[in-house]
Amino acid sequence: MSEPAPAAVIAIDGPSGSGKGTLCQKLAKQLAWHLLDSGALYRLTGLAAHRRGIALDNELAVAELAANLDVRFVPGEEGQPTRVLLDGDDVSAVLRTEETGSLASQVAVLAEVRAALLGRQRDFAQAPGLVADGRDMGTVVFPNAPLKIFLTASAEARAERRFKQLKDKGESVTLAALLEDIQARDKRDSERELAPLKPADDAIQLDSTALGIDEVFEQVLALAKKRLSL
Ligand SMILES: Nc1ncnc2c1ncn2[C@@H]1O[C@H](COP(=O)(O)OP(=O)(O)OP(=O)(O)O)[C@@H](O)[C@H]1O
Ligand SMILES: Nc1ccn([C@H]2C[C@H](O)[C@@H](COP(=O)(O)O)O2)c(=O)n1
Repeated sequence: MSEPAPAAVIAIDGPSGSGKGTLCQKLAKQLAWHLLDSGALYRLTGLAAHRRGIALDNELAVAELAANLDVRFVPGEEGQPTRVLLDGDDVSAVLRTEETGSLASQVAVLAEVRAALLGRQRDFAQAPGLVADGRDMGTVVFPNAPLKIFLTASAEARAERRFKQLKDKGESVTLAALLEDIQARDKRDSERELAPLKPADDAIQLDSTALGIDEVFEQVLALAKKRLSL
């Protein structure tokens, strides 16, 4: 019997706040494809290590955690987002904080952790297709993806987006602190030795600084239709 054709993958990479998550959700919904939020796996790993008091540079212990994460994604009630349970605890809100993003970015430098999460990410590539959101989707996890987008925006625009997002949630934050966090995370993510944040050679780069969410979505959807003959 012949092997089933591999599922098509649209790989979307870029720095924090560039709009990857928003774009990927819209694309996956529009195409009725699967969605991989790879950052959530790194966030869960960082959070699990922090909660268990495991040092973030204890590579073997953190990798062991990553390989055995007890995670459940529970579909939300009508109109509500999916809930994420870690060791049975609802971590949906804490998972999205800047603090957890920073924990994720610290464990993401560890080779054994990246190796532990690789297969889990690739398993998401199922028919009819996958929209994959991350930092190394096009370079490492899905190097054969037929469409790769590297989405960027200036650090200032990304900090302002995050500021608005957190203010809307009632969190007290300052724009200056967010800009500092974003710049620190950009530096760690792009300067690390393994799977650094960088565009794949065959990625299309899209700067969303002056584009609205809908404009970004329409441009990428048009590229997907053309490139994947959808
Ligand atoms: N083009 C855009 N114009 C204005 N706001 C945007 C745009 N794209 C995304 N946003 C808003 O910016 C915020 C961050 O977007 P999003 O979470 O999609 O970024 P991200 O790249 O996935 O970040 P992270 O990697 O940290 O998860 C959200 O509030 C989103 O609504
Ligand atoms: N493919 C990925 C996805 C995420 N990371 C790391 C680096 C990020 O700073 C952190 C959180 O990601 P986010 O949820 O903000 O997209 O996780 C990575 O190294 N590789």
